[in-house]
Amino acid sequence: MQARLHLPLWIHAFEHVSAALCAKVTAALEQAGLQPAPGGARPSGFGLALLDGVDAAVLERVRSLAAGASVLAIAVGARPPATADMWALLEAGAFDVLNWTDAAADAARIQARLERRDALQRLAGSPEVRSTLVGASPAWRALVHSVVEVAAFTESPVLITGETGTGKDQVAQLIHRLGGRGELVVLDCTTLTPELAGSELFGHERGAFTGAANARDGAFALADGGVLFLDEVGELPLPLQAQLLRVLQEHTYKRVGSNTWQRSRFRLVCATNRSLEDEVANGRFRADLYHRIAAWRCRTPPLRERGDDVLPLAQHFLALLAGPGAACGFDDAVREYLLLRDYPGNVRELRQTVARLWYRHSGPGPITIGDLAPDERPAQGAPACWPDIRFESAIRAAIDLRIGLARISQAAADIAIQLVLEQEGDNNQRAALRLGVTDRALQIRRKAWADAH
Ligand SMILES: Nc1ncnc2c1ncn2[C@@H]1O[C@H](COP(=O)(O)OP(=O)(O)OP(=O)(O)O)[C@@H](O)[C@H]1O
Repeated sequence: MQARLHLPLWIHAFEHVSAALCAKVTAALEQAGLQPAPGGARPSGFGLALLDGVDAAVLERVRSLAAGASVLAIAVGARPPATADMWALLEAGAFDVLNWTDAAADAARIQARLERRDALQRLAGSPEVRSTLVGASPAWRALVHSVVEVAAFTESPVLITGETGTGKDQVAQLIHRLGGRGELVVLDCTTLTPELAGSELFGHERGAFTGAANARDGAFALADGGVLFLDEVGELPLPLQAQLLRVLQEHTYKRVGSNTWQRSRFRLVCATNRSLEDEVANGRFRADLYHRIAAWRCRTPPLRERGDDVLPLAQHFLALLAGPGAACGFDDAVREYLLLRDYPGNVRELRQTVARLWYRHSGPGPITIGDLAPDERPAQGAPACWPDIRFESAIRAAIDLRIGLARISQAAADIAIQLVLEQEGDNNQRAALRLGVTDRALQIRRKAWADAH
């Protein structure tokens, strides 16, 4: 078979995997056109983890391999791993788990998985995607991956959920562009009343009602061959939900004032900041419609869950304002301000904050705190907002590394003690006072810490 895949592919064989078996797998992969090499200490690219049995050490190693690479776990033992072990491998970062049974077929399966993964990653990393959905935090990367997958590789309806200003509209537009099909027709469901909706959705014939001087196409006709984006779908009145369901099931509809069935094929993308599951439970949203529109779900995380993205997003918005080639940034104090403040309006609020800074700014050089409007400056002497977005971000990083609560609490306390002791010149009494603990309690804690290290 001709080589189709030019991936930096490595193989990591765990202890219990014999050299003979490893050679057999390698030969079969080469036969299929892949060119595997042994994995280095910190592998990147794509890798196969050959394993026979799953235990804590194997999971730990898979976790470290998957930190910098896309890892496919290949179970080469006589018996496939238990289901729980397969889930654990996914949890540890493997993107799939396959059993090695018959060389020729297995090599083809591995190749197909790697090709799909490679195509996905290329698209997710393409300039078009990166400039539309800016951000590199783990939560954001997971979303982008999911969006790219559904847009480029499926025709599935998509439901985008998330708080206001988190980028749902942005995601819908990207799904349309990556899908490469027809028009994007956007309907804001908050503006659809039962009286207006018939004409908006289905269109009407001339003279269908008073004022219908001309025939008009509705959203279903306009979206034929393209994408229909129903924004704020959670606001759709119940009678309209019933009508929409019928069109989704039959792909046919009638214009108002017409007896002729029209056909329309479109991809449906919906967005809402409501919990549609709660709406269904409360009888405000039809369960059958929910299951139709939510075949694939994406959640745009709020900015507080992606603190690492605040500065890259701010820089992105600034570059859009400053224009191509303009070198403009934020000085340290402004960066700190941007990181510490709250964003109830999420990315939209961050964008507006950057715009206000930019409009007040003049001349060359970075944006400085004087560019902040007086009513936006943090009140001096006022207690800082804590825990802030940076604290949350640090804790999230620990959680992502699967560090437990005890270690997180312990580390936070240890770091606080070290910092205060440094500031108080190692004076135990003064440090204890500042930390709100007794002198004795701090001494005991320091002794325990010294014994442990
Ligand atoms: N990841 C992102 N990268 C770049 N711009 C973003 C991103 N997320 C949001 N934005 C920008 O933030 C603003 C709000 O985004 P958008 O309108 O997509 O949010 P939304 O979730 O649809 O909000 P709403 O629910 O209020 O309609 C837009 O100006 C958009 O360009």
